[in-house]
Amino acid sequence: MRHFTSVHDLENLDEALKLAFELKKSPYKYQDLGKNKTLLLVFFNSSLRTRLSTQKAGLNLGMNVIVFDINEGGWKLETELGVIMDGDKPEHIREAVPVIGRYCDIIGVRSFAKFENKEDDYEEKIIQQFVDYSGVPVVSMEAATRHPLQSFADHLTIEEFKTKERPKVVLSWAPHPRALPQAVPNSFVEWIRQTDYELVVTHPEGYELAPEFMGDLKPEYDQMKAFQDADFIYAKNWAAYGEYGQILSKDRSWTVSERQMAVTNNAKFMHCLPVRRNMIVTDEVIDGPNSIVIQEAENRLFSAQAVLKMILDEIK
Ligand SMILES: NCCC[C@H](NC(=O)CCC(=O)O)C(=O)O
Ligand SMILES: NC(=O)OP(=O)(O)O
Repeated sequence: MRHFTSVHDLENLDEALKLAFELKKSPYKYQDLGKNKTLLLVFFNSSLRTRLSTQKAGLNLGMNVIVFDINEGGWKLETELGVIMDGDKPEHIREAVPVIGRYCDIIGVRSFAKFENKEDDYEEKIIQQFVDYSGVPVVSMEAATRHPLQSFADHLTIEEFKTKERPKVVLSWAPHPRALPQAVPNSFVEWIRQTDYELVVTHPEGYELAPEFMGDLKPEYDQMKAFQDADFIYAKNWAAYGEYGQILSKDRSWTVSERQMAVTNNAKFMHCLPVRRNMIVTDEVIDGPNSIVIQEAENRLFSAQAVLKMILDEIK
Protein backbone atom coordinates (compact mmCIF):
# COMPACT_ATOMS: atom_id res chain seq x y z
CA MET A 1 0.00 0.00 0.00
CA ARG A 2 1.31 3.45 -0.88
CA HIS A 3 -1.35 5.96 0.28
CA PHE A 4 -4.06 5.42 2.88
CA THR A 5 -7.10 7.62 2.39
CA SER A 6 -9.91 5.04 2.50
CA VAL A 7 -10.64 1.36 3.17
CA HIS A 8 -10.27 0.79 -0.58
CA ASP A 9 -6.51 1.42 -0.33
CA LEU A 10 -6.05 -1.76 1.70
CA GLU A 11 -4.98 -4.73 -0.35
CA ASN A 12 -6.73 -7.13 2.03
CA LEU A 13 -8.94 -6.07 4.93
CA ASP A 14 -8.64 -9.35 6.86
CA GLU A 15 -4.84 -9.22 6.64
CA ALA A 16 -4.86 -5.60 7.85
CA LEU A 17 -7.05 -6.59 10.79
CA LYS A 18 -4.75 -9.49 11.63
CA LEU A 19 -1.72 -7.20 11.52
CA ALA A 20 -3.37 -4.66 13.85
CA PHE A 21 -4.13 -7.40 16.40
CA GLU A 22 -0.57 -8.71 16.08
CA LEU A 23 0.72 -5.20 16.82
CA LYS A 24 -1.63 -4.87 19.76
CA LYS A 25 -0.04 -8.01 21.24
CA SER A 26 3.54 -7.05 20.33
CA PRO A 27 3.77 -3.28 19.70
CA TYR A 28 7.58 -3.31 19.40
CA LYS A 29 7.90 -6.30 17.10
CA TYR A 30 8.84 -4.10 14.13
CA GLN A 31 10.75 -1.41 16.01
CA ASP A 32 13.63 -1.47 13.50
CA LEU A 33 11.42 -1.14 10.42
CA GLY A 34 11.18 2.65 10.59
CA LYS A 35 14.82 3.38 11.42
CA ASN A 36 15.99 6.58 9.69
CA LYS A 37 12.50 7.14 8.31
CA THR A 38 10.63 10.32 9.18
CA LEU A 39 6.89 10.66 9.68
CA LEU A 40 5.62 14.23 9.37
CA LEU A 41 2.11 14.91 10.69
CA VAL A 42 0.45 18.04 9.30
CA PHE A 43 -2.57 19.35 11.21
CA PHE A 44 -4.90 21.95 9.71
CA ASN A 45 -7.35 21.21 12.59
CA SER A 46 -7.34 20.32 16.29
CA SER A 47 -6.75 16.78 17.50
CA LEU A 48 -6.02 14.81 20.64
CA ARG A 49 -6.33 11.12 19.75
CA THR A 50 -5.06 11.22 16.17
CA ARG A 51 -2.14 13.45 17.07
CA LEU A 52 -0.97 11.28 19.96
CA SER A 53 -1.81 7.81 18.62
CA THR A 54 -0.24 8.40 15.21
CA GLN A 55 2.91 9.83 16.79
CA LYS A 56 3.13 6.87 19.16
CA ALA A 57 2.49 4.45 16.29
CA GLY A 58 5.44 5.94 14.39
CA LEU A 59 7.66 5.80 17.46
CA ASN A 60 6.74 2.14 18.09
CA LEU A 61 8.01 1.39 14.57
CA GLY A 62 11.27 3.23 15.24
CA MET A 63 10.42 6.26 13.08
CA ASN A 64 11.39 9.85 13.73
CA VAL A 65 8.25 11.94 14.08
CA ILE A 66 7.64 15.63 13.38
CA VAL A 67 4.30 17.26 14.20
CA PHE A 68 3.43 20.44 12.33
CA ASP A 69 0.39 22.54 13.36
CA ILE A 70 0.32 24.42 10.12
CA ASN A 71 -2.00 27.20 11.30
CA GLU A 72 0.22 27.96 14.26
CA GLY A 73 3.69 28.82 13.02
CA GLY A 74 3.33 28.00 9.32
CA TRP A 75 2.54 30.64 6.70
CA LYS A 76 -1.11 31.07 5.93
CA LEU A 77 -1.72 28.96 2.81
CA GLU A 78 -3.46 29.93 -0.40
CA THR A 79 -5.23 26.85 -1.77
CA GLU A 80 -6.93 28.30 -4.88
CA LEU A 81 -5.10 28.10 -8.19
CA GLY A 82 -4.79 31.09 -10.49
CA VAL A 83 -5.33 33.77 -7.88
CA ILE A 84 -3.30 36.97 -7.54
CA MET A 85 -1.74 36.54 -4.10
CA ASP A 86 -2.08 40.13 -2.92
CA GLY A 87 -4.04 39.27 0.24
CA ASP A 88 -3.12 37.84 3.63
CA LYS A 89 -1.80 34.44 2.43
CA PRO A 90 1.97 34.46 1.75
CA GLU A 91 2.45 30.83 0.63
CA HIS A 92 0.72 28.62 -1.93
CA ILE A 93 -0.11 25.00 -1.15
CA ARG A 94 1.51 24.06 -4.50
CA GLU A 95 4.94 24.94 -3.07
CA ALA A 96 4.26 24.04 0.56
CA VAL A 97 3.26 20.43 -0.20
CA PRO A 98 6.33 19.38 -2.26
CA VAL A 99 8.60 21.18 0.23
CA ILE A 100 7.08 19.27 3.17
CA GLY A 101 7.56 16.08 1.13
CA ARG A 102 11.32 16.76 0.92
CA TYR A 103 11.63 16.60 4.71
CA CYS A 104 10.03 13.22 5.37
CA ASP A 105 9.23 9.72 4.12
CA ILE A 106 5.53 9.55 5.04
CA ILE A 107 3.07 12.44 5.55
CA GLY A 108 -0.07 12.33 7.71
CA VAL A 109 -2.65 15.03 6.94
CA ARG A 110 -5.65 16.25 8.93
CA SER A 111 -7.82 18.64 6.96
CA PHE A 112 -11.55 18.83 7.74
CA ALA A 113 -14.34 19.83 5.38
CA LYS A 114 -14.55 23.60 5.19
CA PHE A 115 -18.28 23.67 4.33
CA GLU A 116 -17.65 26.57 1.94
CA ASN A 117 -18.21 24.51 -1.19
CA LYS A 118 -19.54 20.95 -1.38
CA GLU A 119 -17.57 20.11 -4.55
CA ASP A 120 -14.25 21.26 -3.07
CA ASP A 121 -14.84 19.18 0.06
CA TYR A 122 -16.09 16.07 -1.78
CA GLU A 123 -13.25 16.26 -4.32
CA GLU A 124 -10.87 16.18 -1.33
CA LYS A 125 -9.00 19.17 -2.74
CA ILE A 126 -6.54 19.48 0.17
CA ILE A 127 -5.42 15.90 0.82
CA GLN A 128 -5.42 15.19 -2.93
CA GLN A 129 -2.76 17.89 -3.37
CA PHE A 130 -0.58 16.02 -0.88
CA VAL A 131 -1.14 12.77 -2.78
CA ASP A 132 -0.39 14.44 -6.13
CA TYR A 133 2.50 16.76 -5.24
CA SER A 134 4.31 15.65 -2.05
CA GLY A 135 6.21 12.79 -3.72
CA VAL A 136 5.78 10.57 -0.63
CA PRO A 137 3.05 8.29 0.77
CA VAL A 138 0.15 10.11 2.41
CA VAL A 139 -2.03 8.93 5.30
CA SER A 140 -5.39 10.56 5.98
CA MET A 141 -5.73 11.62 9.61
CA GLU A 142 -9.32 12.75 8.81
CA ALA A 143 -9.85 14.55 5.55
CA ALA A 144 -12.98 16.30 4.25
CA THR A 145 -15.03 13.16 3.55
CA ARG A 146 -13.36 10.27 5.41
CA HIS A 147 -11.59 9.31 8.63
CA PRO A 148 -10.26 5.85 7.76
CA LEU A 149 -7.85 5.46 10.73
CA GLN A 150 -10.89 5.93 12.97
CA SER A 151 -13.02 3.44 11.02
CA PHE A 152 -10.20 0.90 11.12
CA ALA A 153 -10.00 1.27 14.93
CA ASP A 154 -13.81 1.01 15.12
CA HIS A 155 -13.68 -2.25 13.18
CA LEU A 156 -10.98 -3.63 15.53
CA THR A 157 -13.11 -2.64 18.52
CA ILE A 158 -16.25 -4.34 17.21
CA GLU A 159 -14.23 -7.49 16.45
CA GLU A 160 -12.94 -7.52 20.04
CA PHE A 161 -16.31 -6.99 21.69
CA LYS A 162 -18.72 -8.87 19.42
CA THR A 163 -20.41 -11.92 20.93
CA LYS A 164 -21.90 -13.24 17.70
CA GLU A 165 -20.52 -13.71 14.21
CA ARG A 166 -22.75 -11.11 12.58
CA PRO A 167 -23.53 -8.36 15.11
CA LYS A 168 -26.12 -5.66 14.43
CA VAL A 169 -24.26 -2.35 14.26
CA VAL A 170 -26.26 0.88 14.35
CA LEU A 171 -24.89 4.28 13.35
CA SER A 172 -27.10 6.90 14.97
CA TRP A 173 -27.11 10.62 14.31
CA ALA A 174 -27.31 12.67 17.53
CA PRO A 175 -27.68 16.41 18.12
CA HIS A 176 -24.80 18.88 18.43
CA PRO A 177 -24.57 22.68 18.73
CA ARG A 178 -22.19 23.09 15.73
CA ALA A 179 -22.05 21.93 12.12
CA LEU A 180 -19.74 18.89 12.02
CA PRO A 181 -18.28 17.13 8.97
CA GLN A 182 -19.65 13.88 7.50
CA ALA A 183 -16.17 12.31 7.47
CA VAL A 184 -16.64 9.98 10.44
CA PRO A 185 -20.10 8.63 9.46
CA ASN A 186 -19.17 8.38 5.73
CA SER A 187 -16.04 6.48 6.53
CA PHE A 188 -17.75 4.25 9.12
CA VAL A 189 -20.48 3.27 6.64
CA GLU A 190 -17.98 2.70 3.83
CA TRP A 191 -15.79 0.56 6.06
CA ILE A 192 -18.50 -1.48 7.77
CA ARG A 193 -20.09 -2.22 4.38
CA GLN A 194 -16.88 -4.16 3.63
CA THR A 195 -17.65 -6.51 6.56
CA ASP A 196 -20.55 -8.95 6.93
CA TYR A 197 -22.00 -7.14 9.98
CA GLU A 198 -25.62 -6.04 9.80
CA LEU A 199 -25.46 -2.25 9.44
CA VAL A 200 -28.34 0.16 10.13
CA VAL A 201 -28.04 3.93 9.76
CA THR A 202 -30.58 6.11 11.58
CA HIS A 203 -31.03 9.88 11.45
CA PRO A 204 -33.79 12.49 11.08
CA GLU A 205 -34.98 13.22 7.55
CA GLY A 206 -32.64 15.59 5.74
CA TYR A 207 -29.46 14.03 7.15
CA GLU A 208 -29.00 11.43 4.38
CA LEU A 209 -25.33 10.71 3.72
CA ALA A 210 -23.88 10.93 0.20
CA PRO A 211 -25.01 8.04 -2.06
CA GLU A 212 -21.39 7.14 -2.81
CA PHE A 213 -21.07 6.02 0.83
CA MET A 214 -24.54 4.57 1.45
CA GLY A 215 -24.71 2.48 -1.75
CA ASP A 216 -27.85 0.30 -1.50
CA LEU A 217 -28.29 1.00 2.20
CA LYS A 218 -31.51 2.88 3.08
CA PRO A 219 -31.70 4.93 6.30
CA GLU A 220 -34.15 4.04 9.09
CA TYR A 221 -35.78 7.29 10.22
CA ASP A 222 -37.25 5.73 13.37
CA GLN A 223 -34.41 5.67 15.90
CA MET A 224 -36.17 3.33 18.36
CA LYS A 225 -36.86 0.85 15.57
CA ALA A 226 -33.20 1.03 14.48
CA PHE A 227 -31.98 0.36 18.04
CA GLN A 228 -34.14 -2.79 18.43
CA ASP A 229 -31.82 -5.75 19.23
CA ALA A 230 -28.67 -3.81 18.27
CA ASP A 231 -25.32 -5.14 19.49
CA PHE A 232 -23.37 -1.91 18.93
CA ILE A 233 -24.57 1.70 18.97
CA TYR A 234 -22.21 4.11 17.21
CA ALA A 235 -23.35 7.69 17.87
CA LYS A 236 -22.18 10.68 15.86
CA ASN A 237 -23.40 14.08 14.83
CA TRP A 238 -23.02 15.38 11.30
CA ALA A 239 -24.33 18.36 9.40
CA ALA A 240 -26.63 17.83 6.42
CA TYR A 241 -25.13 16.67 3.13
CA GLY A 242 -28.09 17.64 0.91
CA GLU A 243 -28.51 21.13 2.33
CA TYR A 244 -24.77 21.13 2.58
CA GLY A 245 -23.35 22.01 6.00
CA GLN A 246 -26.71 23.03 7.50
CA ILE A 247 -27.96 22.16 10.98
CA LEU A 248 -31.54 20.96 10.40
CA SER A 249 -32.25 19.66 13.91
CA LYS A 250 -31.03 19.91 17.48
CA ASP A 251 -33.73 17.54 18.70
CA ARG A 252 -32.47 16.13 21.99
CA SER A 253 -34.88 13.21 21.83
CA TRP A 254 -32.13 11.78 19.54
CA THR A 255 -29.52 12.03 22.37
CA VAL A 256 -28.53 8.44 23.16
CA SER A 257 -29.93 7.63 26.59
CA GLU A 258 -31.01 4.63 28.65
CA ARG A 259 -34.44 4.92 27.00
CA GLN A 260 -33.05 3.86 23.60
CA MET A 261 -30.36 1.54 24.99
CA ALA A 262 -33.11 -0.44 26.79
CA VAL A 263 -34.44 -1.88 23.50
CA THR A 264 -31.00 -3.04 22.30
CA ASN A 265 -29.40 -6.44 22.83
CA ASN A 266 -27.38 -5.04 25.76
CA ALA A 267 -25.50 -3.02 23.13
CA LYS A 268 -22.05 -1.57 23.54
CA PHE A 269 -21.84 2.20 23.10
CA MET A 270 -19.22 3.69 20.77
CA HIS A 271 -18.16 7.21 19.75
CA CYS A 272 -14.98 8.45 18.08
CA LEU A 273 -14.52 11.27 20.66
CA PRO A 274 -14.39 14.11 21.51
CA VAL A 275 -18.02 13.83 22.60
CA ARG A 276 -20.42 16.46 23.93
CA ARG A 277 -22.01 14.84 26.99
CA ASN A 278 -25.78 15.14 27.32
CA MET A 279 -26.00 16.31 23.70
CA ILE A 280 -24.75 13.19 21.90
CA VAL A 281 -25.04 10.77 24.83
CA THR A 282 -26.19 10.98 28.44
CA ASP A 283 -23.73 10.66 31.33
CA GLU A 284 -25.45 7.42 32.39
CA VAL A 285 -24.74 5.72 29.07
CA ILE A 286 -21.19 6.95 28.49
CA ASP A 287 -20.23 6.24 32.12
CA GLY A 288 -22.11 2.93 32.13
CA PRO A 289 -20.64 -0.58 31.88
CA ASN A 290 -21.45 -0.92 28.16
CA SER A 291 -19.49 2.13 27.07
CA ILE A 292 -16.33 1.14 25.16
CA VAL A 293 -15.24 4.59 24.01
CA ILE A 294 -11.85 4.41 25.79
CA GLN A 295 -11.02 0.97 24.41
CA GLU A 296 -12.06 2.30 20.99
CA ALA A 297 -9.67 5.25 21.34
CA GLU A 298 -6.88 2.90 22.46
CA ASN A 299 -7.30 0.95 19.24
CA ARG A 300 -6.38 4.09 17.29
CA LEU A 301 -2.78 3.20 18.15
CA PHE A 302 -2.97 -0.14 16.40
CA SER A 303 -4.87 0.97 13.34
CA ALA A 304 -2.26 3.70 12.82
CA GLN A 305 0.63 1.34 13.46
CA ALA A 306 -0.74 -1.26 11.03
CA VAL A 307 -1.16 1.38 8.32
CA LEU A 308 2.36 2.77 8.82
CA LYS A 309 3.83 -0.75 8.85
CA MET A 310 2.12 -1.59 5.54
CA ILE A 311 3.48 1.60 3.95
CA LEU A 312 6.98 1.11 5.38
CA ASP A 313 7.03 -2.43 3.95
CA GLU A 314 6.47 -0.87 0.54
CA ILE A 315 9.07 1.92 0.70
CA LYS A 316 11.94 0.33 2.67
N1 LIG B 1 -11.93 13.16 14.72
C1 LIG B 1 -13.02 13.07 15.56
C2 LIG B 1 -14.07 14.08 15.30
C3 LIG B 1 -13.60 15.38 14.78
C4 LIG B 1 -14.68 16.36 14.45
N2 LIG B 1 -15.29 16.78 15.68
C5 LIG B 1 -15.33 18.06 16.07
O1 LIG B 1 -14.86 18.92 15.37
C6 LIG B 1 -15.98 18.34 17.42
C7 LIG B 1 -15.96 19.79 17.74
C8 LIG B 1 -16.97 20.21 18.77
O2 LIG B 1 -17.55 19.37 19.48
O3 LIG B 1 -17.17 21.40 18.82
C9 LIG B 1 -15.71 15.70 13.54
O4 LIG B 1 -16.87 15.57 13.93
O5 LIG B 1 -15.33 15.28 12.43
N1 LIG C 1 -11.37 10.58 17.15
C1 LIG C 1 -10.46 11.49 16.78
O1 LIG C 1 -10.02 11.56 15.64
O2 LIG C 1 -10.06 12.32 17.78
P1 LIG C 1 -9.17 13.63 17.60
O3 LIG C 1 -9.99 14.57 16.76
O4 LIG C 1 -8.96 14.11 18.99
O5 LIG C 1 -7.92 13.27 16.91
